[in-house]
Amino acid sequence: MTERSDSPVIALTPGEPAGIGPELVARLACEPYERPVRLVAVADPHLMRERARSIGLALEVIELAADEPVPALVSGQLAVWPIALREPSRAGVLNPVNADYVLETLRIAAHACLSGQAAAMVTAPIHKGAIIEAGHIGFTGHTEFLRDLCGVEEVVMMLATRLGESALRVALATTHLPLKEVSQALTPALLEHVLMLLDQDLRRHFGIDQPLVRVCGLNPHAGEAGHLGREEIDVIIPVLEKLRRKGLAVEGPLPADTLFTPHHLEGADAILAMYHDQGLPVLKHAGFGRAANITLGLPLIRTSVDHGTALDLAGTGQADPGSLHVALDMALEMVHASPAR
Ligand SMILES: NC(=O)C1=CN([C@@H]2O[C@H](COP(=O)(O)OP(=O)(O)OC[C@H]3O[C@@H](n4cnc5c(N)ncnc54)[C@H](O)[C@@H]3O)[C@@H](O)[C@H]2O)C=CC1
Ligand SMILES: NCC(=O)COP(=O)(O)O
Repeated sequence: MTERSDSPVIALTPGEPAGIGPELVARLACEPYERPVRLVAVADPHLMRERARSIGLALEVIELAADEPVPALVSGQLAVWPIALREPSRAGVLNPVNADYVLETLRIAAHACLSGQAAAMVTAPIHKGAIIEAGHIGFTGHTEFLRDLCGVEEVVMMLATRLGESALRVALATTHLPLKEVSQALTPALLEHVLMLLDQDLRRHFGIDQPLVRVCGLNPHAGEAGHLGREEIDVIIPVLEKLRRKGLAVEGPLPADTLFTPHHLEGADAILAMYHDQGLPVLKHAGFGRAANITLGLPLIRTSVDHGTALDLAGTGQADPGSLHVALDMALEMVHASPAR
């Protein structure tokens, strides 16, 4: 890890304590990383030491006071803003009692970004089910949690990976909701908002001057002229026409089954999928373990891994840290591309 006292501070949240997040964060701190950065994990220091030890890492955890500057450290050291687990955690065994700990780490990291103490936050996976079982009914993920914490109306989930020489970016019009609710959720207002945010943040955080976004239809063959569904005619086409009049480069709706072929991807800065499992299987097929999840529309920079808590691998040392590296790379690129606040 290359750290300099003037390098950006990145707040890391290890996520679900029973999952692979804590050990991946420990590995990140111990593996060589060339870009200048100062990492600080928002976590239980005992958990971080114990998970590092369990996978054979000699990690030195340095506990910081809340107002103490994040120091420049070397490989094998990790600065931590300490938060206590509610109960000790065993790798692979969920305990909903620790859900409030998980949410507290997210709040602290987000507030550090909002106050300028950190330049960005990078999140390891949380377990949505455990958080809901703890009583946070309706909890659907970091994306919506950070939307509410930051008081913004809408955010956009986008995952990105490398595809040969170019980037494959897949954004979602809807995120974590049952499939049968997707059609109703896809209102003209939502779609317009999502496309405006996507356009805005591709410019703001990725330095793309005139982003070209290709938009999937919802139905097979993009509705087959209304014979296989009307959402294209009633919602998607009118919104795209309106946005083109405003100067946005948006194309579609295109049949989703062929939109992800090389010919159709060429030249597109992002693809907008209508729902989670229309876009993400393609992205993960192309780059699982080498992709990052980015929340657009927030007043802070947040990236995350492309995978979940992998309870089956927790504590084994076999989880692939690749996506966490990509999420960190992506956060730093966004910090450098973004206008100073
Ligand atoms: N950013 C986040 O907070 C995310 C959280 N989740 C949550 O994770 C929980 C479990 O979700 P699942 O659908 O089971 O997905 P999962 O990604 O945890 O596991 C799916 C499969 O991929 C493997 N896998 C996952 N990460 C891996 C890694 N780094 N290296 C090697 N293999 C890996 C697992 O062993 C498993 O076989 C759910 O509660 C879900 O909501 C899922 C995706 C993202
Ligand atoms: N499939 C992506 C995912 O579940 C991540 O959600 P979030 O916790 O980043 O909102």
